[in-house]
Amino acid sequence: MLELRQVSLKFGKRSVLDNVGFRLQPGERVGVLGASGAGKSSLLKMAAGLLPATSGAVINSYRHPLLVFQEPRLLPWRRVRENVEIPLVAAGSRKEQARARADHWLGKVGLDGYHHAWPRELSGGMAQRAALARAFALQPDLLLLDEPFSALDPALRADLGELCTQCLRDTGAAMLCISHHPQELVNMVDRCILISHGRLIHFDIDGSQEMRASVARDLHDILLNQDNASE
Ligand SMILES: Nc1ncnc2c1ncn2[C@@H]1O[C@H](COP(=O)(O)OP(=O)(O)OP(=O)(O)O)[C@@H](O)[C@H]1O
Repeated sequence: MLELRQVSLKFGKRSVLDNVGFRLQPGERVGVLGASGAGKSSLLKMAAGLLPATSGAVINSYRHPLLVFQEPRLLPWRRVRENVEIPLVAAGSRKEQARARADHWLGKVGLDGYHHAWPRELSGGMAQRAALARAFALQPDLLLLDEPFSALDPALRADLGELCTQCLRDTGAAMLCISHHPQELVNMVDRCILISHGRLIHFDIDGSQEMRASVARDLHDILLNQDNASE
């Protein structure tokens, strides 16, 4: 479990998080929203153990947290399969085991037939699929996604969101995902948190389509007003 207890985060005089509490249970999927500069990436970095809180406690019992970024960050000089294999070998897997796991995950994300392709030969959506295969092959118990599909068009974002949710269900990993797109995010998660003026506002989602649509509308309106107010 990940737990933030009375956590505050400051950069100099700038207060980003103000005495917030939060829990992420095993297998839970939580969306993170907020205006630009609200503190979303900072929250993810704290969850990854990359950023200490200024005060309060961050208790993290996940053993394999993994960050996935907006850009796929594939090695351009390595073929797609090697991009998935190399981190596995680096993490201690034997070569044959790494190859088998890479092939399994490339198949899962719909990249059968692209094992020998170079990253430059993939579309943006395919490259992000390869990045997901690389991430899931590493067997994270906590996946931290920082706007992973933002560079893609809406249809691809929805496709990849669905694929990612399916992989999370299959593996049982928990997820914290930042997005600027409430509609797609609510379809991927069990609940959302909105960071606003240093506080966390919690939005539960009971799973029904109506509830998801209504939470997405509320979040969309709040974010729009916050963006307008900061202009
Ligand atoms: N290392 C740092 N040093 C100083 N200030 C920082 C640092 N990291 C983040 N900040 C500041 O903290 C605030 C929150 O940043 P953060 O990147 O977490 O926001 P965000 O919600 O992810 O924004 P965006 O949606 O624009 O990516 C911003 O005002 C940012 O300038």
